[in-house]
Amino acid sequence: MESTTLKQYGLLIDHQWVETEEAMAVVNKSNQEDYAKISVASKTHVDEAVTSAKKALENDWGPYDRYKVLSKTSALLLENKEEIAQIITAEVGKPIKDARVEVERAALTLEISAEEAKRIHGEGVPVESAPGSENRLAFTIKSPVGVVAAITPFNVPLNLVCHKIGPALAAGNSVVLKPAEVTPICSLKLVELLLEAGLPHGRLQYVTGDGAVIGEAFLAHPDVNMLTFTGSPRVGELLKSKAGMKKVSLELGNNSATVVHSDADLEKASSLVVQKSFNSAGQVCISVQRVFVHKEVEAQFLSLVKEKTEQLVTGDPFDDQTDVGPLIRLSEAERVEEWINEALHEGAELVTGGKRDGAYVQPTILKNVTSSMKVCKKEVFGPVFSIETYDDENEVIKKVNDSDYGLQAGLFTSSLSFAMKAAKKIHVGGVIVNDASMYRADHMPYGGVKMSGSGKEGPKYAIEEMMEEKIIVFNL
Ligand SMILES: NC(=O)c1ccc[n+]([C@@H]2O[C@H](COP(=O)([O-])OP(=O)(O)OC[C@H]3O[C@@H](n4cnc5c(N)ncnc54)[C@H](O)[C@@H]3O)[C@@H](O)[C@H]2O)c1
Ligand SMILES: O=C[C@H](O)CS(=O)(=O)O
Repeated sequence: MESTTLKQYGLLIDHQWVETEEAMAVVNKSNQEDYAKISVASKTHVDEAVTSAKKALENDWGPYDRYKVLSKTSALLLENKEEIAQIITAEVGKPIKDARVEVERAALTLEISAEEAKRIHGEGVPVESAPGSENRLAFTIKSPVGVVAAITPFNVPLNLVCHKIGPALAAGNSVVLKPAEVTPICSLKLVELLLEAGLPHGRLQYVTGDGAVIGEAFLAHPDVNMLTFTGSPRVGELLKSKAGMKKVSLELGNNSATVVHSDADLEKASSLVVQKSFNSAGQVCISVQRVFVHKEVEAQFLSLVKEKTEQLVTGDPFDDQTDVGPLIRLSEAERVEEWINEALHEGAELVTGGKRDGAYVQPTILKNVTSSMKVCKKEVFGPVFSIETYDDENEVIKKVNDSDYGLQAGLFTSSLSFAMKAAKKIHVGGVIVNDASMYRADHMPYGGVKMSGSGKEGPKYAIEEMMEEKIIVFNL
């Protein structure tokens, strides 16, 4: 489509949509054609947005009113599910059946946030139990941190925005949101629905454009009280290094491990590993990447995962039958292909897949890998998982922990003692027993350790991080 005929979306600054002269194209990943344009925010735009966000805090907005706006927006998301799912599929390349699920999850995340808005409270503190404090009364109160700057990734462009906006607004903050420039339109639709639901003036600002420019402006502005970032470890580490005294929450990458023990239900394990390695073409932070299989069941497990993988449908993400769509960029698909070939050159063996067609990469399984190969050591963020075998429980725990990351891990076993031993010793933010690493209920605490980040999301937990607690002591 001619760029002159493409619709250009604006920035939301001080409750006004502002179109900039400079624009960025948004590409439909299913056909690599431009399908929309977004405005490009300058530092001045960001400064204006932060000023408006801070001014909005002067107007009271109570918990029940926050509940009503978030709950109404959740309902509006579901009313517009198909339109928004189609947008997600266009801008991410995510199969339509998975995009529909994302809209449902996003609505649930906002509903959970709405409910949590009604449950924010401090606590009584028994200072009187301290000698000399017999006549004192103490309790805490919680207040919003103020202006929350939120930066989000391309792969789950609606629900992960809801995981930031929902808790931030539920806690009484104002938000300046910068979505991924390659998948911004679905979150713009969310912003429109929040305004329709009655979001007060200035409580949400929406800026699009170059991540580095906007990120720099966020960190430089004294009135940004917190930065919440979800994205690559590279950018997360950069932002944290420049954040100074600002609160920072980081949800970063992973090379998720899943263990299949000798006593595992192999039919269940093979189905879930295949489903949760190739969902979204592997572009999920907790997708299965490193599979450790006990040597006694390797042959059977390999046969099962090969068969199930070769049944997957790779193709047009708008087709209801498609399981695996394109990667976000041609360059990413080329990188994944390069890593596969590098592993094969270094001695890995191909079980299935391995080929690329444009931005599409076949679901790929490698075996006889070593932990030093990129497909094991780094975050592939593509439709590839590798299989290593192990002999005993302590060995596999050590292998799982041999990683710079620590977001989530999966473990298939029928042994309660091994499950608990591994759950305690594996150094990650979450261990999923009898499922693969890629499991998340949107109300559970979610976040990693090491290079996977710091801080927890899930509305109840994100709200805690987006508030400040103050103790008040009365000397009666
Ligand atoms: N832990 C989680 O919850 C979680 C969830 C989704 C994705 N991720 C991770 O995100 C990554 C994939 O997403 P991505 O490719 O969008 O990540 P990315 O880091 O390239 O981009 C994420 C966001 O940061 C912005 N950005 C880029 N450079 C920046 C800079 N210098 N300063 C400020 N902002 C900047 C981008 O515009 C985008 O909005 C993977 O590593 C994945 O594991 C983690
Ligand atoms: O990509 C990582 C996401 O956090 C996984 S989920 O979509 O939130 O389950």
